[in-house]
Amino acid sequence: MTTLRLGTRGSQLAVTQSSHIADRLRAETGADVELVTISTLGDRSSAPLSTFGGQGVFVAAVRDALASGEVDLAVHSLKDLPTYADPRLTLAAIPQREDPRDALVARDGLTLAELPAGSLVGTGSPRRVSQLNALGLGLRITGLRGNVDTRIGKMTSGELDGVVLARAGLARLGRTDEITEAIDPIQMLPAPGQGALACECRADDADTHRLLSVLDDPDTRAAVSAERSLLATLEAGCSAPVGALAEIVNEGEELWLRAVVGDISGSPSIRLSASGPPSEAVAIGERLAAEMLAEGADRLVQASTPAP
Ligand SMILES: NCc1[nH]cc(CCC(=O)O)c1CC(=O)O
Repeated sequence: MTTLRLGTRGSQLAVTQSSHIADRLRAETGADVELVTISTLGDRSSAPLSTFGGQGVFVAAVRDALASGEVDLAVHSLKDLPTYADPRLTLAAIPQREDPRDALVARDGLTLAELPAGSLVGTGSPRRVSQLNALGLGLRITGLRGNVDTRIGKMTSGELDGVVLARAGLARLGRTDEITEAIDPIQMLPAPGQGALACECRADDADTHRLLSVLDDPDTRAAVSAERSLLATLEAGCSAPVGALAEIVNEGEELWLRAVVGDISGSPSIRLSASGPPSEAVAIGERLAAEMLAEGADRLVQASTPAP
C-alpha cells in the first residue's frame, strides 16, 4: 500500500491536529500516513497578522505543496482558510468540530466579569478586541501573537492579566484546565470556522478524496458553510472584526446562524441572526450578510481592511 503524505505547518498546534487526523485515517481506513512539515511565512514572522495584508498567510505554502504533489493531503484550521476556493484543491473532509468558543485564561482563576477595570488583556484579533470593548468592562486590550505557550506565558509572567484564545486550540493541546472562562457566544461570537479542521486533497485525486470522506461530518460542514458564506458575502477577510456561529438545532432540522460585525474604533457593532434548513446553509449565510450590509456593515468591514 502507498503511503499518504500529510502536509502540515510546523507549529505545535498544527502538528497536534495533523497527527490526530493521521491517527483517525490509519484507524478508519487502514492507510499508511506520514507527516511532512512545511514552513510558512506566517510561522517565520512575528509581525502583527493585520500588517500582512493578505488572507491565508498560514495556508498558502501548504496549499502550494499539496497542489505540486509534494504531499497528498493537508490539514488546516478551517478558520485560517480563505473563503475563495482554490481550484487546484478539494475540501474533502470537515470532521466534527471542537467546542468553537473563545476562552479566557486569566490570573488567579478570574472570569471576564471578575477582572477589575483597567486589567490588561491580550489578543491580536480585531474580532476579539471589538467584542471585548463592547462589553464595557473597562478592560485595556493589547496586541498578542505567537504560539499558545508564548501567549499564555505573558499572563503567567505577570505582564498581562489575561489572554483570550480559541478554546479548540487549547483542547487539542490538552490544556483546557488552564481556561478560567469559556466565553459565552452571547458575549463573544467565535471566528467563522473556529474549532473546525479542513482536510484538503488535489481536485483530481479521487482515491485520497474517497479515503478522506469517512472523516466528514455533515452537521459541521453545514454550519461552517453558513459561517463562511456570510464572511465571503461581507467581503471580509480573517483580519476583519467578524464573528459568526452556526448551530444545528431542533434535532437536525434547523440551522441557526448568529453573526456580529464589530468595529475596533468603538462604533456600535451590528449583531443579527437567521435560521433555515441546514441544506440551505450557504443561502442562509448570504441572506444574513445582505441584511448586515443593509444595516451598514460594509462601512465597518472597510474601516478594518489594512492598506495594501
Ligand atoms: N488564528 C490562529 C488560529 N487558528 C486556529 C487556531 C486554533 C483554534 C481553531 O481551530 O479554531 C488559532 C489560535 C487561536 O485563535 O487562538
